Amino acid sequence: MFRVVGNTFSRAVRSSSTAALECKAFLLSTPHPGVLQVEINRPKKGNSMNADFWLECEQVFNAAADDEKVRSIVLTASGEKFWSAGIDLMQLAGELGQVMEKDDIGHKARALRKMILRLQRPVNAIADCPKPVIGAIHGACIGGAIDVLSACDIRYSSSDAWFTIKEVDVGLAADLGTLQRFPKIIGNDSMARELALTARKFDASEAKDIGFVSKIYENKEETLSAALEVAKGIAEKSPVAVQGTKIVMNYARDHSVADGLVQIAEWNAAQLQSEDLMKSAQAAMMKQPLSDVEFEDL
Ligand SMILES: CC/C=C\C=C\CC(=O)SCCNC(=O)CCNC(=O)[C@H](O)C(C)(C)COP(=O)(O)OP(=O)(O)OC[C@H]1O[C@@H](n2cnc3c(N)ncnc32)[C@H](O)[C@@H]1OP(=O)(O)O
Repeated sequence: MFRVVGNTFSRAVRSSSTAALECKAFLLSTPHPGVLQVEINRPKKGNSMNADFWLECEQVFNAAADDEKVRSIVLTASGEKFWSAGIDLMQLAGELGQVMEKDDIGHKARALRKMILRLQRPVNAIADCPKPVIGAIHGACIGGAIDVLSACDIRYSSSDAWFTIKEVDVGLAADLGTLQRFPKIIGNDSMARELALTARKFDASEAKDIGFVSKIYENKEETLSAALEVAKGIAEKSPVAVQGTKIVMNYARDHSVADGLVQIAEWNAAQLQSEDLMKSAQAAMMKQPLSDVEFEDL
């Protein structure tokens, strides 16, 4: 299903069901009904992000968006040492080398622009997926890992995790979302600039202090287990309410309060007509857990 053309980060094809996906860079599983576990699976290469990673990441999250059986997602990584060491530097060098072989500067610039926008798409697919994505973090999170984690809705971390916005050290300004999303997540411009301009390492405890992660657990296993438990709880709630909440919060982040209030009024003018509202309200009145309520897939 996935075809890498040459050694380049090639174009993704859209799929509508996660069950049909066969990945090289990820392991996919369903640990609880409605919960999709997506595990980055290149531990021998530091879970670095190669062509398969980018291609399949976009496909997996687009498929999850369309797959009505998926209600929440946990993004984790194989091995103990790395969550991800960022972009695969060998593959990046190969692709940049191909671009630089072009004679004309205008053509080089257009090819680079195309490549950057293509690599942004998988990260945007995580942020734009209406199903909530929980990053379960351990070990090293370098460069592209921060781009990807900044696109998640919730981040939980193991105490051994460490982070670096590494791009300035490899000679570039980060271009896959960190500089746009990370400052908004932590809400501290001075700290965001310090971390991006110096590439200094920060640990799990500092990541929690600045608000990049919301909880710290003792080890990888406990972090994943907590992330899966939260994902399970979310999967038991009304998909209309959950997905609407993510869509509305994404919109609010990018617009004024006034615009956001208009958008939620328009959104809920339609969505409040869902039978999910009556079912959820009735369960609350009857003191029934939402796990006992059957909501239509979305
Ligand atoms: C258009 C978009 C352009 C760019 C976007 C960039 C975003 C970024 O991600 S910038 C950051 C890139 N990443 C790095 O700079 C990290 C590079 N890696 C390291 O510095 C080290 O590996 C380490 C993370 C400090 C860990 O060192 P150590 O514990 O000694 O392990 P290693 O033996 O070095 O690594 C194990 C294994 O993984 C391979 N590997 C690690 N990182 C990468 C990588 N980024 N790309 C490709 N391969 C990587 C490493 O080569 C080892 O493989 P072997 O086969 O065993 O040699």
